[in-house]
Amino acid sequence: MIPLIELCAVSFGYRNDALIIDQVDLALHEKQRIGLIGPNGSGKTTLFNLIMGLVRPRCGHLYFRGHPLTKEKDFKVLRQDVGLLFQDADDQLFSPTVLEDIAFGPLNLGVSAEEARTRSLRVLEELGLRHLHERITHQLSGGEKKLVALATILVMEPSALLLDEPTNNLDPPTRERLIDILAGLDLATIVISHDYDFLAATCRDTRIMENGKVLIGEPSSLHTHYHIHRHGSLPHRHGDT
Ligand SMILES: Nc1ncnc2c1ncn2[C@@H]1O[C@H](COP(=O)(O)OP(=O)(O)OP(=O)(O)O)[C@@H](O)[C@H]1O
Repeated sequence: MIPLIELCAVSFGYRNDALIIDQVDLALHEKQRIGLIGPNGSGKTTLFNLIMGLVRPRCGHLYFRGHPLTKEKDFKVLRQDVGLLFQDADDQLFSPTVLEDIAFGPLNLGVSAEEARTRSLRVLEELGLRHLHERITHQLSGGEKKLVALATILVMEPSALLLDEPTNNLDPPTRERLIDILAGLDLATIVISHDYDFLAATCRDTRIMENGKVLIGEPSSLHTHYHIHRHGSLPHRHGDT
């Protein structure tokens, strides 16, 4: 089956700097959910930026539904169908109210104001956020912003999601709600997270990003935790020193 998104031997480095992404192969199939974990600065967000066409590879090839992604117009097609949840929700939200923020995407596609409102309220309802629809966006809490940012993506009915640190700013009950929300979505998804337990709860495939490479993870033995021993905040296996 042709993957939804495919990277073949993709390499990237900023300007003349060393490679951050080094000959990476990665395929995301319909309905597949991949978790991506790795140290700070290992290139996880950069990988999303490459997929979205926000930066271009030094070499290698990207494909969307089997079509090569080379020109801006190719990435425009991808961006209409792939939703990127930014690490910082403030980068995603710019309208005065929550409802306006969510309706912005559909309105931009030419949907009528009434239909955009109906769709936006439906997504808010599905995410349990209906009560926020008249709120001033920039006054929301960090966790509320994160879920509203997710709503701005889901209202576009994408085929795939790229979620960059979706549990940042979420308290435990909201994090649990996000796990339930993702379980209810049948979408191809790549989730970047340092929260291994979240990845284990939401993704069957886990990959580790390290030294510019994307390696296959071993979800059963790999995990993170803090303040216990010196590998605590990095993915590791017990048996490591
Ligand atoms: N615009 C830029 N110009 C130069 N270097 C950059 C730029 N953006 C990111 N970098 C560098 O690229 C490397 C990879 O950054 P990236 O944000 O992809 O890492 P990450 O794995 O997502 O990190 P984190 O877990 O901290 O979010 C880092 O060393 C970062 O400083």
